[in-house]
Amino acid sequence: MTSIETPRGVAGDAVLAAAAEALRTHIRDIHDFPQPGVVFKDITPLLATPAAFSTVVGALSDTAEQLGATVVAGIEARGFLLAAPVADRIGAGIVPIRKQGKLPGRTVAESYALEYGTATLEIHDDAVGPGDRVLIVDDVLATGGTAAAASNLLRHGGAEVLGLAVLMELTFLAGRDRIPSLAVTALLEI
Ligand SMILES: O=P(O)(O)OC[C@H]1O[C@H](OP(=O)(O)OP(=O)(O)O)[C@H](O)[C@@H]1O
Ligand SMILES: Nc1ncnc2[nH]cnc12
Repeated sequence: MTSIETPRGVAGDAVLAAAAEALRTHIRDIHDFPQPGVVFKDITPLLATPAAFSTVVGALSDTAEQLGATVVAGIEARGFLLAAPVADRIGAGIVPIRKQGKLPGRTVAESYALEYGTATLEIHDDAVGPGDRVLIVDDVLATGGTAAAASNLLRHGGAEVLGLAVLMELTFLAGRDRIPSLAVTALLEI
């Protein structure tokens, strides 16, 4: 399998530059959270700043629109905050990919490891189907475990997974290597 190289994403250069600047200014580092040695990238200042949030949602939406997404999949919890406004802007549906035990209907599940632990994601077994063109949206790409599990769940349902769009990619964790079949758009590489 070959890696798909889309390091700067598919939105326009000016939009991407503005989004990267908004992220540099409004993401803060919290050291040793949730465990010693982890530098946690906290997006709450971005969420609390309307112009900056609008800029990054615009960049993600341009990416989703240019890829022709009909569905935006958001990963609990922080991915929900981004997937919903993106889907609304481009007129797409939203599919929530949730942590274990939260969805009420019949689900398909996949467990995975992340930078600071393990988790299980679930999707309703009828959430997507053939003909759905899905962009996965999240805040951070770290080890890639979350994105790999999400794309496996969506593909299991028969959807076409167009790629992953994130605010930040922690490049030192080499998450892209874990998801070679996914085109990745990262608004900021750290
Ligand atoms: O690339 P990975 O190593 O898999 O890590 C990335 C994931 O980790 C964080 O979620 P977390 O599970 O902490 O959940 P939260 O959004 O509920 O805080 C982040 O929002 C991504 O979903
Ligand atoms: N360092 C980090 N900061 C925020 N979210 C993350 N998810 C995985 N690693 C993370």
